[in-house]
Amino acid sequence: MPLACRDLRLGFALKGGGEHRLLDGASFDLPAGSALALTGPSGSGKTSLLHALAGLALPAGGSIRWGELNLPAQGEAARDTWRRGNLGLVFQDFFLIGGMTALENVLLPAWFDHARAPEALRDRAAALLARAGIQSPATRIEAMSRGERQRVALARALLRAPAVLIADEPTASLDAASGAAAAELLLQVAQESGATLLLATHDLALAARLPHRATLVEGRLEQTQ
Ligand SMILES: Nc1ncnc2c1ncn2[C@@H]1O[C@H](COP(=O)(O)OP(=O)(O)OP(=O)(O)O)[C@@H](O)[C@H]1O
Repeated sequence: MPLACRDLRLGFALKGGGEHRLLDGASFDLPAGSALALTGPSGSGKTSLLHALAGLALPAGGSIRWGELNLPAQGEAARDTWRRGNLGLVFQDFFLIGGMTALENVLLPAWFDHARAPEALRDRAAALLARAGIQSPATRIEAMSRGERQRVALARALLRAPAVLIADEPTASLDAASGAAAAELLLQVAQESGATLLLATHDLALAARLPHRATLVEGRLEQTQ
């Protein structure tokens, strides 16, 4: 799905009055099926921008068009529906559910729509976990390492082959080998399914692997490629 942002502004009202401006009018496009790495110093607003692109937060101004839909112009329910139908999200905190197995966590999004996940989705969940190197899908989440949990979270985001993938520092707080495995899975599956991928990262080697790159710096989004 193609992305077109026009004059996008992001900011927060400060308690004492005034505004903390993170993005002061950025316009950029990403063709369907392409991938953009977002870099920038800590606190520059990468997470805030990804939240706006996911429809989880509203920008201070400007438009975010996913295909025909201008996401910020939609009400909360419409944004939720769009997200459920089109988006896979991977956060730094994995938001996995304790007490459930790896497989159950991957199938969780499907349970919003089906009382019992269809067989095809169960097969895809198992295949994604195997591909992610998770040998025992029946293991409970709390018995898994951070690297394993991140790969479970990735498998969950990829379950329904979403048209859009948004990942916020998917390799942060993982060791080099786990980070590389998680990144590999994400990039491969995004490419196979033709998903449009936006990824925020401090890892410049990972950013360099994506065809498009942009940096958030002092309220500007500088597209470097
Ligand atoms: N709801 C909010 N209200 C006020 N300020 C906020 C809010 N959310 C984020 N901020 C501030 O906006 C700035 C940008 O935060 P954000 O998490 O988007 O940056 P980031 O580039 O993703 O940082 P990091 O690389 O450390 O994850 C920070 O200074 C943060 O404190």
